[in-house]
Amino acid sequence: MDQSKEQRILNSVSYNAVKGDPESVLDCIDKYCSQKEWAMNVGDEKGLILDNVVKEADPTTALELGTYCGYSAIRIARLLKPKAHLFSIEFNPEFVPIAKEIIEIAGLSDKVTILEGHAQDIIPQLKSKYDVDTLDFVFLDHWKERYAPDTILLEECGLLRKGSILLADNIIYPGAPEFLEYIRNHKRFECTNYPSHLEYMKVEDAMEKAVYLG
Ligand SMILES: O=C(NC/C=C/[C@H]1OC[C@H](O)[C@@H]1O)c1cc([N+](=O)[O-])cc(O)c1O
Ligand SMILES: [Mg+2]
Repeated sequence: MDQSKEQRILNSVSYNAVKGDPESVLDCIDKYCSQKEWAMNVGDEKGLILDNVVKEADPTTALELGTYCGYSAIRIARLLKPKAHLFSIEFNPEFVPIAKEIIEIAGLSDKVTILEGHAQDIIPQLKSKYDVDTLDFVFLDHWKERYAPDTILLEECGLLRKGSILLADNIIYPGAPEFLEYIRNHKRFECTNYPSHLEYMKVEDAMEKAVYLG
Protein backbone atom coordinates (compact mmCIF):
# COMPACT_ATOMS: atom_id res chain seq x y z
CA MET A 1 0.00 0.00 0.00
CA ASP A 2 1.32 3.48 -0.81
CA GLN A 3 2.86 5.38 2.10
CA SER A 4 0.89 8.31 3.54
CA LYS A 5 2.20 11.89 3.43
CA GLU A 6 2.66 11.67 7.21
CA GLN A 7 4.79 8.51 6.83
CA ARG A 8 6.89 10.32 4.19
CA ILE A 9 7.40 13.19 6.66
CA LEU A 10 8.53 10.65 9.29
CA ASN A 11 10.89 9.04 6.77
CA SER A 12 12.44 12.43 6.03
CA VAL A 13 12.88 13.21 9.75
CA SER A 14 14.28 9.75 10.46
CA TYR A 15 16.81 10.08 7.64
CA ASN A 16 17.79 13.74 7.94
CA ALA A 17 17.32 14.95 11.52
CA VAL A 18 19.93 14.77 14.27
CA LYS A 19 18.60 12.35 16.90
CA GLY A 20 17.85 14.09 20.20
CA ASP A 21 17.95 17.56 18.61
CA PRO A 22 14.44 19.13 18.55
CA GLU A 23 15.56 22.11 16.44
CA SER A 24 16.87 19.81 13.70
CA VAL A 25 13.59 17.86 13.70
CA LEU A 26 11.59 21.10 13.36
CA ASP A 27 13.90 22.36 10.58
CA CYS A 28 13.60 19.03 8.74
CA ILE A 29 9.78 19.08 8.84
CA ASP A 30 9.62 22.75 7.79
CA LYS A 31 12.04 22.09 4.91
CA TYR A 32 10.12 18.99 3.74
CA CYS A 33 6.71 20.68 3.99
CA SER A 34 7.77 23.89 2.25
CA GLN A 35 9.75 22.19 -0.52
CA LYS A 36 8.14 18.78 -1.06
CA GLU A 37 4.61 18.37 0.36
CA TRP A 38 2.51 20.93 2.21
CA ALA A 39 1.23 19.70 5.58
CA MET A 40 -0.79 21.30 8.38
CA ASN A 41 2.01 21.83 10.90
CA VAL A 42 1.86 25.21 12.65
CA GLY A 43 5.11 25.93 10.82
CA ASP A 44 8.07 28.24 11.42
CA GLU A 45 6.37 31.67 11.20
CA LYS A 46 3.40 30.93 13.51
CA GLY A 47 5.75 28.63 15.45
CA LEU A 48 7.65 31.70 16.65
CA ILE A 49 4.40 33.16 18.03
CA LEU A 50 3.72 29.81 19.73
CA ASP A 51 7.25 29.84 21.20
CA ASN A 52 6.79 33.32 22.65
CA VAL A 53 3.42 32.53 24.24
CA VAL A 54 4.78 29.29 25.74
CA LYS A 55 7.74 31.24 27.17
CA GLU A 56 5.28 33.78 28.63
CA ALA A 57 3.12 31.01 30.12
CA ASP A 58 6.14 28.96 31.34
CA PRO A 59 3.63 26.11 31.96
CA THR A 60 4.01 23.24 34.42
CA THR A 61 1.06 21.45 32.79
CA ALA A 62 0.23 22.09 29.11
CA LEU A 63 -2.42 20.64 26.80
CA GLU A 64 -2.46 20.50 22.99
CA LEU A 65 -5.57 19.65 20.97
CA GLY A 66 -4.54 18.16 17.61
CA THR A 67 -1.15 16.44 17.66
CA TYR A 68 -0.95 15.60 13.93
CA CYS A 69 2.75 14.70 13.33
CA GLY A 70 3.97 16.16 16.62
CA TYR A 71 5.55 19.34 15.21
CA SER A 72 3.90 21.75 17.67
CA ALA A 73 4.26 19.24 20.52
CA ILE A 74 8.03 19.42 19.89
CA ARG A 75 7.92 23.24 19.72
CA ILE A 76 6.15 23.35 23.08
CA ALA A 77 7.98 20.49 24.86
CA ARG A 78 11.45 21.78 23.97
CA LEU A 79 10.67 24.95 25.98
CA LEU A 80 9.26 23.19 29.09
CA LYS A 81 11.11 23.36 32.44
CA PRO A 82 12.35 20.04 33.95
CA LYS A 83 9.22 18.87 35.81
CA ALA A 84 6.71 20.27 33.28
CA HIS A 85 4.62 18.04 31.01
CA LEU A 86 2.59 18.31 27.81
CA PHE A 87 -0.55 16.25 27.13
CA SER A 88 -1.46 16.13 23.43
CA ILE A 89 -4.81 14.79 22.19
CA GLU A 90 -5.11 13.26 18.70
CA PHE A 91 -8.19 11.56 17.26
CA ASN A 92 -6.71 10.13 14.05
CA PRO A 93 -5.18 6.66 14.78
CA GLU A 94 -2.93 6.95 11.71
CA PHE A 95 -1.23 10.08 13.07
CA VAL A 96 -0.57 8.84 16.63
CA PRO A 97 2.28 6.36 15.97
CA ILE A 98 3.92 8.79 13.53
CA ALA A 99 3.80 11.64 16.05
CA LYS A 100 5.19 9.34 18.79
CA GLU A 101 8.12 8.35 16.57
CA ILE A 102 8.91 11.94 15.54
CA ILE A 103 8.75 13.12 19.18
CA GLU A 104 11.05 10.21 20.12
CA ILE A 105 13.56 11.27 17.44
CA ALA A 106 13.48 14.77 18.95
CA GLY A 107 14.34 13.21 22.35
CA LEU A 108 11.20 14.61 23.98
CA SER A 109 9.19 11.43 24.71
CA ASP A 110 9.52 12.00 28.47
CA LYS A 111 7.94 15.46 28.23
CA VAL A 112 4.95 14.54 26.04
CA THR A 113 2.01 12.16 26.57
CA ILE A 114 -0.11 11.59 23.45
CA LEU A 115 -3.72 10.66 24.27
CA GLU A 116 -5.60 9.02 21.40
CA GLY A 117 -9.28 9.91 21.09
CA HIS A 118 -11.71 12.79 20.81
CA ALA A 119 -10.89 15.84 22.93
CA GLN A 120 -14.46 15.93 24.26
CA ASP A 121 -14.03 12.41 25.62
CA ILE A 122 -10.52 12.87 27.06
CA ILE A 123 -10.78 16.36 28.58
CA PRO A 124 -13.24 15.16 31.29
CA GLN A 125 -10.73 12.42 32.25
CA LEU A 126 -7.65 14.66 32.65
CA LYS A 127 -8.11 15.25 36.39
CA SER A 128 -9.12 11.73 37.43
CA LYS A 129 -7.15 9.58 35.00
CA TYR A 130 -4.08 11.75 34.30
CA ASP A 131 -3.71 13.49 37.67
CA VAL A 132 -4.01 16.98 36.16
CA ASP A 133 -4.94 19.80 38.55
CA THR A 134 -5.32 22.83 36.26
CA LEU A 135 -3.83 23.69 32.87
CA ASP A 136 -1.37 26.56 32.57
CA PHE A 137 -1.31 26.55 28.77
CA VAL A 138 -3.60 25.13 26.04
CA PHE A 139 -2.81 25.09 22.30
CA LEU A 140 -5.91 24.63 20.11
CA ASP A 141 -5.12 23.24 16.66
CA HIS A 142 -7.66 20.48 16.08
CA TRP A 143 -11.00 20.63 14.25
CA LYS A 144 -11.85 24.33 14.08
CA GLU A 145 -15.53 23.85 14.94
CA ARG A 146 -14.43 22.08 18.15
CA TYR A 147 -12.41 25.02 19.49
CA ALA A 148 -15.40 26.72 21.17
CA PRO A 149 -17.16 23.64 22.62
CA ASP A 150 -13.88 22.21 23.91
CA THR A 151 -12.95 25.56 25.51
CA ILE A 152 -16.32 25.54 27.30
CA LEU A 153 -15.67 21.94 28.34
CA LEU A 154 -12.23 22.85 29.75
CA GLU A 155 -13.87 25.51 31.92
CA GLU A 156 -16.74 23.24 32.99
CA CYS A 157 -14.22 20.56 34.03
CA GLY A 158 -12.44 23.08 36.27
CA LEU A 159 -9.25 22.78 34.22
CA LEU A 160 -8.75 26.54 33.77
CA ARG A 161 -7.47 28.80 36.53
CA LYS A 162 -6.95 32.57 36.79
CA GLY A 163 -4.19 33.26 34.26
CA SER A 164 -4.48 30.07 32.19
CA ILE A 165 -3.36 30.93 28.66
CA LEU A 166 -5.13 29.56 25.56
CA LEU A 167 -3.57 29.96 22.12
CA ALA A 168 -5.55 29.04 18.99
CA ASP A 169 -4.15 28.40 15.50
CA ASN A 170 -5.97 29.14 12.20
CA ILE A 171 -8.16 32.01 13.33
CA ILE A 172 -8.34 33.27 9.71
CA TYR A 173 -7.61 30.17 7.60
CA PRO A 174 -9.39 27.75 7.76
CA GLY A 175 -10.99 30.01 10.40
CA ALA A 176 -12.68 29.46 13.76
CA PRO A 177 -15.48 32.06 13.77
CA GLU A 178 -17.57 30.54 16.56
CA PHE A 179 -14.52 30.33 18.83
CA LEU A 180 -13.53 33.93 18.07
CA GLU A 181 -17.08 35.15 18.79
CA TYR A 182 -17.20 33.12 22.01
CA ILE A 183 -13.95 34.25 23.62
CA ARG A 184 -14.10 37.86 22.43
CA ASN A 185 -17.65 38.31 23.80
CA HIS A 186 -16.98 36.63 27.13
CA LYS A 187 -15.69 38.93 29.87
CA ARG A 188 -13.77 36.01 31.38
CA PHE A 189 -11.19 36.05 28.57
CA GLU A 190 -8.63 38.73 27.69
CA CYS A 191 -7.85 38.31 23.99
CA THR A 192 -4.87 39.25 21.80
CA ASN A 193 -4.68 38.69 18.03
CA TYR A 194 -1.39 37.80 16.30
CA PRO A 195 -1.57 38.30 12.50
CA SER A 196 0.56 35.84 10.54
CA HIS A 197 0.36 33.54 7.52
CA LEU A 198 -0.81 30.02 6.82
CA GLU A 199 2.10 27.60 7.28
CA TYR A 200 4.43 27.50 4.23
CA MET A 201 2.04 29.77 2.22
CA LYS A 202 1.46 33.49 1.49
CA VAL A 203 -2.16 33.11 2.66
CA GLU A 204 -3.24 35.32 5.58
CA ASP A 205 -3.76 33.59 8.90
CA ALA A 206 -3.65 34.56 12.58
CA MET A 207 -3.38 33.15 16.06
CA GLU A 208 -5.49 34.31 19.02
CA LYS A 209 -4.35 34.30 22.63
CA ALA A 210 -7.03 34.21 25.33
CA VAL A 211 -6.07 34.61 28.98
CA TYR A 212 -8.67 33.17 31.35
CA LEU A 213 -9.52 35.72 34.04
CA GLY A 214 -11.20 33.23 36.42
O1 LIG B 1 -7.80 21.15 9.82
C1 LIG B 1 -6.79 21.58 10.38
N1 LIG B 1 -6.45 21.17 11.57
C2 LIG B 1 -7.36 20.27 12.23
C3 LIG B 1 -6.84 18.91 12.18
C4 LIG B 1 -7.70 17.93 12.06
C5 LIG B 1 -7.16 16.56 12.10
O2 LIG B 1 -6.52 16.40 13.38
C6 LIG B 1 -7.50 15.81 14.26
C7 LIG B 1 -8.15 14.84 13.33
O3 LIG B 1 -7.26 13.75 13.21
C8 LIG B 1 -8.23 15.54 12.00
O4 LIG B 1 -7.92 14.67 10.95
C9 LIG B 1 -5.89 22.58 9.69
C10 LIG B 1 -6.13 22.85 8.35
C11 LIG B 1 -5.31 23.76 7.69
N2 LIG B 1 -5.56 24.04 6.31
O5 LIG B 1 -4.86 24.87 5.70
O6 LIG B 1 -6.52 23.42 5.75
C12 LIG B 1 -4.27 24.43 8.35
C13 LIG B 1 -4.05 24.17 9.70
O7 LIG B 1 -3.05 24.80 10.41
C14 LIG B 1 -4.85 23.25 10.38
O8 LIG B 1 -4.61 23.05 11.73
MG1 LIG C 1 -3.30 24.59 12.50
